Amino acid sequence: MKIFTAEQIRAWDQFTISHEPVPSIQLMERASIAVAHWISENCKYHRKAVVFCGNGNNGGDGIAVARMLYQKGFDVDVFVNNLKEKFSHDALVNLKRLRDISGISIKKFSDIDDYNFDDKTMIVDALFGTGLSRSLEGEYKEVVNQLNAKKNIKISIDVPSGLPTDKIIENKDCVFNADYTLSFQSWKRTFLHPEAGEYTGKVFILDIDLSKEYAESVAAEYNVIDDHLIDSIFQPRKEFSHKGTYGKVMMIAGSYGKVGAAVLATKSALKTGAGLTFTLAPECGYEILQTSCPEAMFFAGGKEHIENFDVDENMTCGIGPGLGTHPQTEKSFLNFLKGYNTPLILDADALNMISKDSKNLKFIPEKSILTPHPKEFERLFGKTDNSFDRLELAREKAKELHVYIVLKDHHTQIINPKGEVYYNITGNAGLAKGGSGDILTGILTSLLAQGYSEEDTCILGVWLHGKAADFASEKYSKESMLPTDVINELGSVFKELNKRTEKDL
Ligand SMILES: NC(=O)C1=CN([C@@H]2O[C@H](COP(=O)(O)OP(=O)(O)OC[C@H]3O[C@@H](n4cnc5c(N)ncnc54)[C@H](OP(=O)(O)O)[C@@H]3O)[C@@H](O)[C@H]2O)[C@@H](O)CC1
Ligand SMILES: Nc1ncnc2c1ncn2[C@@H]1O[C@H](COP(=O)(O)OP(=O)(O)O)[C@@H](O)[C@H]1O
Ligand SMILES: [K+]
Repeated sequence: MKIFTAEQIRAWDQFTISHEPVPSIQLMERASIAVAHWISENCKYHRKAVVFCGNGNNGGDGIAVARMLYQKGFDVDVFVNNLKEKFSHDALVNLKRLRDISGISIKKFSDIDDYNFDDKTMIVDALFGTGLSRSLEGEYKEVVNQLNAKKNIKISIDVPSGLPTDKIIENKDCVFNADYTLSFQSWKRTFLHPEAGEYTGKVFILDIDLSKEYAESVAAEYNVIDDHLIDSIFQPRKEFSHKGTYGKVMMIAGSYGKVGAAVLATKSALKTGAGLTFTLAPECGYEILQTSCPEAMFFAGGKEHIENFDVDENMTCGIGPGLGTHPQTEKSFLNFLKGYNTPLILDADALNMISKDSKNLKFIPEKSILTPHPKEFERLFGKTDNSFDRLELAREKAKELHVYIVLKDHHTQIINPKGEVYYNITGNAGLAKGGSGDILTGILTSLLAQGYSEEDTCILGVWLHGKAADFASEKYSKESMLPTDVINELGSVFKELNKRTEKDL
């Protein structure tokens, strides 16, 4: 799914109005129906809605939603700043419709102090959406601060008011603190970055049937990985196949005390479907690996750390989990890197060893996949002020080095050598535990070995990792799920993917 800027969304809106064609007031009605439907389906306990409306089209949506919720049996009150203010044309039409309904009272922001926000009241925020042009000030800032202090459930229409959609939020900005954001048609970029995460709450994207033709024809540099993209990438296993069909993985991982990382990466590669899996690890990991992963073959690369990276080019290598940065490991790894020309998956200590000298970057084979977490990224490419700047730097570096960068985060970003970005929306905070990254390395190495392109490997791999984590958190909770549980849930994800490829009888 493409991510459009606020300006592109306005154009999309206009394109739909003129090409469908549909009157703009009808499009507002469609958007509001989607919101009112979501609220009435999901809010069973909260039977009273208090809707805060601005004077643009976001406010217009709010006013229409108020009418619809009232018609669905909710108690509804509407707050506006000042009825004498200039409203957008469609907001005004909806305001007039509202005035015909005697059961809804229209109040001013200044009435908040005397208003009874009981525990069955939900607050709906329709102050500003994609038309926000500056930070909130004056009475808007005041009302948002007052609402944020309330314990009631909070729902934002389209965008939490005060949150910009295309640029990073400034520290001092005042933003409505939503528990749920019901956003129209597509993700807004800021929702996917940690700086804005605390304002959106849970995001739901509501389909309001904006023009498909526009969405297909207009280019976007940022995308969200959705089921449609995954289904277009995933290849079910062929019945007439053999182990040679699914590639050879070489996990290069582990050192004394960190053999577990090699185990996790190796198991993940096996569970993702590689034909043959080998692990190059130090001898101290021999029994551990052969016992915990009997399906994998063991190569010794040293005693307590790897000091011999002697690997065939017909293997797909994933290097880094638990490797350590012993001087002998480093020397041998950098020598290997200089002589190796096939794409590699580089993670953890492999990246840390490369980052010791920026000259090492040029030895990375083109089309390799680098999987840094934010700290590893900083070591490799330098410090940035915020996650937007980090992503822009990653885009520059992916283009310059002709590599894929998997920038790990709550919403991991995949950057291809053209600088295009794919945000992942599977996964959860249950992954915020040592070992989760090792699993991702195993998954990616396995997919690349099986013949997926580098780009498809990154997209499918990161999505799979997150999806398996979502299944694991459902079973065990985010607190208790372990990376091992994530590996064990890979099977459930593949079952679901295979099911989706089956043709209905
Ligand atoms: N696209 C779609 O698919 C559909 C979109 N729809 C809806 O339209 C929404 C976008 O509507 P919109 O363009 O009218 O902008 P909106 O956010 O209401 O605000 C604009 C007003 O606020 C003002 N203003 C801005 N910042 C301010 C500030 N800090 N403090 C004070 N004022 C400020 C600004 O004034 P100005 O910047 O001109 O000074 C202007 O008057 C979108 O989010 C969605 O809900 C659906 O109805 C149909 C399908
Ligand atoms: N809060 C979170 N939400 C979603 N995914 C997360 C979260 N925290 C961590 N992850 C994911 O878990 C993995 C952690 O990787 P990394 O930090 O390298 O772990 P380790 O090196 O300990 O194995 C990444 O894929 C990251 O995207
Ligand atoms: K809003």
